[in-house]
Amino acid sequence: MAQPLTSELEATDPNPIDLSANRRLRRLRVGAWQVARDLPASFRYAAQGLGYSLLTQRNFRIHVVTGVFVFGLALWLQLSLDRLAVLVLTVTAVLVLELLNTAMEAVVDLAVGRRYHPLARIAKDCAAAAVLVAAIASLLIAVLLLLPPLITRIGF
Ligand SMILES: Nc1ncnc2c1ncn2[C@@H]1O[C@H](COP(=O)(O)OP(=O)(O)OP(=O)(O)O)[C@@H](O)[C@H]1O
Repeated sequence: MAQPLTSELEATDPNPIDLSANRRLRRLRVGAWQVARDLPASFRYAAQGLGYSLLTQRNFRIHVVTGVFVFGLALWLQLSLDRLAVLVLTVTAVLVLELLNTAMEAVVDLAVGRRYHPLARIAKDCAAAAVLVAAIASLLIAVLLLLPPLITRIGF
């Protein structure tokens, strides 16, 4: 049996998928100043983002140092692999949110510049709050997982 044409499919489907949307979106990306041409270029840009955050964001550096310390302590306490995995996940979540917070700040500054705007304040405050919530949860999880074996190890 012959395959129905796209227009016939769209005519019968009450919620048709816009098959040309992907093509249109790709054309929009041509408007970017530069688009990563290959996988190594994508990694290079990601590394630039990491480097920028490490150099300019004090909070990001604090989270990295804290994460390394927590992971080192967990290894010293010989935590089980699943507990280590939970710690990696929570520390990484904070770092990822800090990176997104930095990206959000840059986009807001790009949009409004040095002008005050209540929506800019809401966007930045909420992005910062997301990092704070994740950091508190991460700290709580680290205490729950590390404190009992630490007490045992130092013999209290
Ligand atoms: N354009 C703006 N309009 C209104 N309020 C703003 C604007 N820019 C910054 N703010 C306010 O100032 C706060 C600090 O903004 P800033 O861009 O310095 O973030 P930051 O201190 O680098 O944040 P973080 O410590 O999370 O990286 C924001 O959370 C927001 O309340």
